[in-house]
Amino acid sequence: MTEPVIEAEGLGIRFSANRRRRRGLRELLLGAGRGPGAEGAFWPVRDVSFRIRRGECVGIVGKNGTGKSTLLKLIAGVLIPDEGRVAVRGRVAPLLELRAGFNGRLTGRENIYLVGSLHGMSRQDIDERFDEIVDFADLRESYIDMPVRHYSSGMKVRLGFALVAQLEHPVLLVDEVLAVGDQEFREKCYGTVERMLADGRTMVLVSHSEADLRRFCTRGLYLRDGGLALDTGIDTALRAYEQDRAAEEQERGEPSEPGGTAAGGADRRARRLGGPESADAPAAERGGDRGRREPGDGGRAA
Ligand SMILES: Nc1ncnc2c1ncn2[C@@H]1O[C@H](COP(=O)(O)OP(=O)(O)OP(=O)(O)O)[C@@H](O)[C@H]1O
Repeated sequence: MTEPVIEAEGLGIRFSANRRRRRGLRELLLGAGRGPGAEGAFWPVRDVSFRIRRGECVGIVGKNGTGKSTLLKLIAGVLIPDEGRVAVRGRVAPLLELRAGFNGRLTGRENIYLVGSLHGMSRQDIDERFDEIVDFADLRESYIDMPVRHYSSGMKVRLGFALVAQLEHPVLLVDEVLAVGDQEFREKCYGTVERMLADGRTMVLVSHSEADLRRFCTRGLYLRDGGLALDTGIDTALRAYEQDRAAEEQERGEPSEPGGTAAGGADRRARRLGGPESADAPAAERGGDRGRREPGDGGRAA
């Protein structure tokens, strides 16, 4: 068996719910309030283990606030785990917060060179791809030498995506960015992701769009209450999530919204899930036309 490209073992991170609370001198000197449970500490992700092989596309599913983005940031190395470990073999192209890397005082052109070099592109690489980046981002020529602070948020996201689309990194971490822009731009993004997957790259996708998850992923990690409830085919993961959501709504006496949510999107209300521990469908279920890849550890009830 080939070595996994991404491997997480007992992964966990602890956040403080009251991170803005200022501690008094006595607390600081005595260290009071530190340690587990201090200042409302909680574990959005804990004891999560999985392996992802080259060429797999894995979706992370779960209601709002279950740690999907946190898990992606742990894989990206943006967050450091408090427990366990995560290893990624190969360079990572993070499509997390596409606007975040830009400096508002620099022009679009300067930002392309700055952010491109931060992603490891050489000046020559960027020179060669500059026009393609600007074309992809659909930026009018007059804007490219204007400070990015004058760009709309859509323009910044388009420029961010256009830049990342040029990276040849083998691992893609995608958080919601496929939902940006108008229909035409989204189609370009889909085309780019499909091309990257066809190249044999590995992708982990967090999305509130069930359609996007089904379109790209063969495998789903279902996060529930900060832990990995299921590691299975994407359809089974989505169905398990849906069942839990429906069971919870029934418990609360609310009408169920069939197909209304995907991965937490329409689930903004903080609700406690209480559903089956495993899905009823075949473990390594494949979705319709997505016959490209085999789920890695597909079917394992975590
Ligand atoms: N830096 C932070 N410090 C403290 N708490 C945080 C931090 N980042 C996220 N959280 C909290 O951790 C939990 C998990 O957040 P995360 O963004 O990973 O969830 P999510 O599943 O991606 O949610 P959504 O579907 O709404 O995007 C949430 O309760 C969130 O409020």
